Amino acid sequence: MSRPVKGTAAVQPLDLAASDEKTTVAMAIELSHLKKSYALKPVLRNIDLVLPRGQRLALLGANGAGKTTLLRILAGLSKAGSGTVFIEGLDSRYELQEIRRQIGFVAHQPYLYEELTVLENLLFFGQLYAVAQTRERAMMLLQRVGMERRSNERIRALSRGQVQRVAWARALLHAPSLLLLDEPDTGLDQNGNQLVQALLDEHTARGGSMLFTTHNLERALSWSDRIVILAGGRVVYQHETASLTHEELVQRYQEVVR
Ligand SMILES: Nc1ncnc2c1ncn2[C@@H]1O[C@H](COP(=O)(O)OP(=O)(O)OP(=O)(O)O)[C@@H](O)[C@H]1O
Repeated sequence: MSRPVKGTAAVQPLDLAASDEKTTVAMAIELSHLKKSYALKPVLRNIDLVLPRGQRLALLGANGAGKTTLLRILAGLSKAGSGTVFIEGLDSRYELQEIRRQIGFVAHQPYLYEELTVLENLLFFGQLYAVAQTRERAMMLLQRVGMERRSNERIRALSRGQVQRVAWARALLHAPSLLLLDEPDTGLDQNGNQLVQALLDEHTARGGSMLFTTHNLERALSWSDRIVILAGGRVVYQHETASLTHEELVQRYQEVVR
């Protein structure tokens, strides 16, 4: 199969001769006409969405709006029904393996093996992503998330919050450029929340991008550059965070989410 021409997510050289043409911004995510149904029931209906590199996007919406479905498609864990998905300029139809190397996913499910120890899990994922000096990097990240003393314990012996911390270490192991976070603010204690905040600050300081879901409107405002609301599987609202007050967001949310 011939490799298709990449979408506009690819970095375009600046062509001064064609300066009146639209300049293409490098995109971490570029979705076009994305649709997804489960057993004929439409869950995502014609989603168009872009996330420029280095930016943070908060995805809001009521229970069942389609947020997790969208994240799973972006992470390459579920297939789009139709439409196109480009991650870092890579086409999900043809370059899924490369896309997975770009993404760190923290979800409700930890994607860890219960019967393996904390360290064994990280070494396994490190091998999968061909991470250099995996053991050193794994131990460094376990220390970062406060789990280095539990490195030889099996996942099934850990509390939910501890598992979540290991899931963060797993998601960051291969230094992904794009973080996809499904309700990252649930299940963590006060220290855990501060840790997540610090990890996200470090990620964005390195130029990384992120898309996260939350039901907490204040968290959406404080963590994002742009806010998108999904309802009935459609993007019904989007706005730059900097020019949005909490009151305005609450009002818009109530208007578009029923
Ligand atoms: N594997 C599946 N099979 C069938 N239907 C599914 C499946 N996964 C999700 N759905 C349906 O798709 C719709 C969207 O679900 P999704 O989990 O994406 O919503 P969400 O916005 O993440 O909700 P929440 O805020 O509750 O996490 C729901 O109606 C759900 O029942």
